[in-house]
Amino acid sequence: MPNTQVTLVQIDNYGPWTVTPEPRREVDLQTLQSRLYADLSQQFGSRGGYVFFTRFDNMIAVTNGIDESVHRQVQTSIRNRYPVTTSFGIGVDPSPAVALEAATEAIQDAGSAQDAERREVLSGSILDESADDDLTIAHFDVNDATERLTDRLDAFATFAHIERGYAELMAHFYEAHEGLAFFVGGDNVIAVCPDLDRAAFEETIAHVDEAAGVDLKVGVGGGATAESAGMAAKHALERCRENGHDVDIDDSAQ
Ligand SMILES: Nc1nc2c(ncn2[C@@H]2O[C@H](COP(=O)(O)OP(=O)(O)OP(=O)(O)O)[C@@H](O)[C@H]2O)c(=O)[nH]1
Repeated sequence: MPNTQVTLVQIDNYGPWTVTPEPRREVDLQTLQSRLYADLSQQFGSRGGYVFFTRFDNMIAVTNGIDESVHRQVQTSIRNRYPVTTSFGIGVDPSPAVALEAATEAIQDAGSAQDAERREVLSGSILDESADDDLTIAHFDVNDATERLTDRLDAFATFAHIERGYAELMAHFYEAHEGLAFFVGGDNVIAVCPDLDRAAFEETIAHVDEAAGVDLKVGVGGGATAESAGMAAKHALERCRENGHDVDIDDSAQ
């Protein structure tokens, strides 16, 4: 039975900071945001977590197996090295969408993202125990993106096509299946899933093809951490490539 632990990361009072005492150079903001993302990815990643950059000022992490003291250490490390601080809200639920709602409420209850007094919130609930079937991760990939898109269309047309597919996938997977899907680069989307059967993945792929004309395949894996479920999903995706299947569900996710 899936049980996803989601951490919402929010940069404290970031909006006002970007324009105080006057608007800061965009290039500096872009550098800060991408370095902060890389840093969080490394810190949570070294403990089996995945971080998705989403809007950069808000990031969403899958943190099964990572306890409160590690979250606090990460906050301290960021405070010591960056001109900004971060708040973390943590939620747990079989449905990733509901876990994220709980994580969001934990932060929102402590004050606004633009409240100068609200700093380094660490609030919400942590999974008591981990089990191998806690997490299901799906790794979606566009079929033959290199041959059909990258090597044929200009880079912007390819980007727009991939983004259209991603937008459809993200919205549909959330609304129809309570899963959270994130673009991770190239033609890849990684999704955190509730308990779904094969038909749900087939239906999702058919929907994105119909709505955006983007042809996907997906590998699905399970595990106690994002790292282990995500790696099983990557192997399942490789089997799709070998066998020509659209959906491969690893035994770890059954
Ligand atoms: N983040 C991430 N990006 C990947 C991964 N695998 C491939 N990519 C990216 O996706 C791009 C396309 O690679 P593939 O998906 O292997 O190529 P393809 O042409 O779509 O071929 P098939 O997937 O075999 O249909 C690469 O240039 C990378 O940018 C992955 O596991 N994670």
